[in-house]
Amino acid sequence: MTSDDVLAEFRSAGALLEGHFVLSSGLHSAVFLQKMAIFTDPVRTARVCGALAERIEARYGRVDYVVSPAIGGIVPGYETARALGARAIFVERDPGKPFALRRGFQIPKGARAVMVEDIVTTGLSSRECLAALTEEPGEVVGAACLIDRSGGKADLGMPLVALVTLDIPNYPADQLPPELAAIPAVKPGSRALPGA
Ligand SMILES: O=P(O)(O)OC[C@H]1O[C@H](OP(=O)(O)OP(=O)(O)O)[C@H](O)[C@@H]1O
Ligand SMILES: O=C(O)c1cc(=O)[nH]c(=O)[nH]1
Ligand SMILES: [Mg+2]
Repeated sequence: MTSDDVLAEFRSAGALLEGHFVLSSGLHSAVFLQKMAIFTDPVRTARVCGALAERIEARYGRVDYVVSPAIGGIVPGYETARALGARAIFVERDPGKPFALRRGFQIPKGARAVMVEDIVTTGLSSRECLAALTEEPGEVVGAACLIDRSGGKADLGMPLVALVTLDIPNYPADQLPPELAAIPAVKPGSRALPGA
């Protein structure tokens, strides 16, 4: 699957949104990839995650566990794990910590794990996910995502395999271009806004 094929999936699913969005990082953008428009279609999800699994296998070799950050990462993590023949677990928000493994999830000794994100913008959520895994007995060998919208600039502190790399502008709240400032902002994701 080429980048154009993957973007065609996002377009035909209605997952490429234009407007004024507040992202997980608090940055603002005129573009939002509403991945849930993909993930509500299991056949489409299997296509894109199957393509991601091929890239993961080519780069990291054997994978026993896929670990994803909730909520957006759960469905693609599960579907990518299916294509890899791996287990799927996830980290989720936990009082006092950005993310934690709960529900008895663990990466056992000797297991090779890959972190699978849906979208990478600043890499903050991915880094928080990886930070929650440092005490696990098994090894996190790399990271992967469907779309890296940082243009390859996000630094996760480990290799990142992206099915598509885009460079989409983001703006701090006090540096909005006038056309963006003119539109009311919406915040689609699950991370709480500061002070909320
Ligand atoms: O690289 P970053 O700057 O962290 O941005 C990307 C993150 O933002 C979204 O999650 P969000 O926190 O909005 O919640 P969701 O997973 O529930 O969609 C997305 O699923 C990534 O996890
Ligand atoms: O940075 C984000 O929060 C983000 C961007 C995007 O395009 N899609 C998404 O689900 N989250
Ligand atoms: Mg997320």
